[in-house]
Amino acid sequence: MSRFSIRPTAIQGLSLIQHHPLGDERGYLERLFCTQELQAIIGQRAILQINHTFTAKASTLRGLHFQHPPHAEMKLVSCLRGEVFDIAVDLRQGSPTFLHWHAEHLSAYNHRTLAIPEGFAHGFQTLTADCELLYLHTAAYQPDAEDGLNALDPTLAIHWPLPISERSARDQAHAPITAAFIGLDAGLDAGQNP
Ligand SMILES: Cc1cn([C@H]2C[C@H](O)[C@@H](COP(=O)(O)OP(=O)(O)O[C@H]3O[C@@H](C)C(=O)[C@@H](O)[C@H]3O)O2)c(=O)[nH]c1=O
Repeated sequence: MSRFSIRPTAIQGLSLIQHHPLGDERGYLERLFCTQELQAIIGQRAILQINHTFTAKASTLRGLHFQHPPHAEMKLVSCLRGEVFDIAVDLRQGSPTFLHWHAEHLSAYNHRTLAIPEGFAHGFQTLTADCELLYLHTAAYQPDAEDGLNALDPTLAIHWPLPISERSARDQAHAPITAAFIGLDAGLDAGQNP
């Protein structure tokens, strides 16, 4: 039996993974990642880093973050505790959905993972207190390649579900997108690490 269903979104290359935990009277076992069963999404990429974040307060916003090529990465984002409004913004040069965004509710109960390919920015707002996110990354963290968009940028016009409480100084400092921004040369077919 497949432990996953893969659901495409309206943005090409951006997918939602629905996990199918195996439950019994004790609780459940959930496969969080599987190279073989997620082949259609992962391709030849490898998971190179795993991060875990804890966010204490509801309404906190983190993002929107990405790494510039050649350090662009796929991120698989899951929520293991609490609930978040999770969002990916298409920054791929030449994409028909350039600067479009897609959001999903990820929670400890809905067993979903947003699979965000190279060339997207990612962020989230916590909808509950005490949220824990798990990130699988296909590239290592490269502080020099790291960048961000302002989550309140009027060009993106993201409908954040709650008034924003906490946000890092770095996230607040990102300048709005200008007409000069043509996007990231991350490849519409997604770069795949060997
Ligand atoms: C992402 C990252 C950060 N750090 C450091 C930098 C900093 O000192 C501290 C906290 O980093 P940040 O403030 O960037 O944490 P945060 O705002 O939670 O960053 C995260 O935001 C979400 C939206 C994402 O998509 C993630 O990939 C990541 O960028 O951790 C690492 O050492 N390794 C890493 O992989």
